Amino acid sequence: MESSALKKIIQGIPKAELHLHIEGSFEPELMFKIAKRNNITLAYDSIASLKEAYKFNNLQEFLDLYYIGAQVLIHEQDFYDLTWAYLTKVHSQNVVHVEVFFDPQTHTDRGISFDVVFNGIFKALEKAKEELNISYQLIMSYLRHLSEEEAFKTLESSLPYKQYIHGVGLDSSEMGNPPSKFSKVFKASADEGYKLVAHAGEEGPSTYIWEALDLLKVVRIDHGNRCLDDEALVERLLKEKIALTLCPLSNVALKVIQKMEEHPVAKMLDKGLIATIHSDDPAYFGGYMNENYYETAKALNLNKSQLMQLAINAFEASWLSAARKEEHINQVKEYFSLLD
Ligand SMILES: Nc1ncnc2[nH]cnc12
Ligand SMILES: [Zn+2]
Repeated sequence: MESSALKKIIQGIPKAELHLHIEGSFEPELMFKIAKRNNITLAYDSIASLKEAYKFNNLQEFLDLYYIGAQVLIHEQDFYDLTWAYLTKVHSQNVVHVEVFFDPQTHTDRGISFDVVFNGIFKALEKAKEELNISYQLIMSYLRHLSEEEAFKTLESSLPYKQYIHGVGLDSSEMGNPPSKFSKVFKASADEGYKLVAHAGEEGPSTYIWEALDLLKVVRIDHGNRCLDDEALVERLLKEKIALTLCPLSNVALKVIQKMEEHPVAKMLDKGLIATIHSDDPAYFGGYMNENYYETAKALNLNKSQLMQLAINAFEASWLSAARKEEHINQVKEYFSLLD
């Protein structure tokens, strides 16, 4: 398919984003603006030199910069501006539902209170619901390089807001921090009514995906690229209809795969897995939802029916009500039926 035709099709698809770290949507321009008003001097003297640093060999190299960038966020207004910038951007890409991660510990560990972080993000999400017609769910992620005890403290801090936080996740440095390290806090989170997801099998092995399912009891796997290494695991994911929230541009940027042509998403769709596409940390990895769809479709030569399946899968895997899922899935089907 010709590039401009493909881009036009992707733009028009009603989309759901289920794997997005709000701190990873912090564009350098906004980072400099907020740093200035908070009297913080960044280690980079220009937006261009900061962007120049966005070259990573692995997840950890990215995380080191991501945590430094997040230090600029101090006030509720900063978290609000960050979230609003993301929401207006994805609105322009016809994203109609988002499930957004935030990392409380990245902020509380440097003295920012949970309520400052939560309120800024929450107010922007509510405004987007009203004004942009974007529905949302909010997911609090535990940082896996920290201890389970610290995750318990975060769970405790979240309780006054639990009616507004829909799920918990697990992110940060995967290797050496297996899901099993967080079994108890995930159980406690489920007892509080949170839905459960976890990053697994991004850099880590397929055994981490098994652990996320068996020990954490997650309902979705974030990334899960490595599942194809293990046939029994694929069977399990199929049987239990566990979706994988894949992030192709992230995978290339972090060298989880060497080039987009090697991305497993097409093979996953062939096997009937609920594979979905998202942006992860769009400000760092070169694109939001449309760019992820486009680069993947181009490299793997995806056809219209595969694109439609990806969009449907995301609504299917979302935490929307059954009625809202059906509504969006019908919109996707109708959109594709009208394409020539
Ligand atoms: N891709 C990713 N993997 C693990 N932790 C993250 N935090 C932000 N982005 C992440
Ligand atoms: Zn992620």
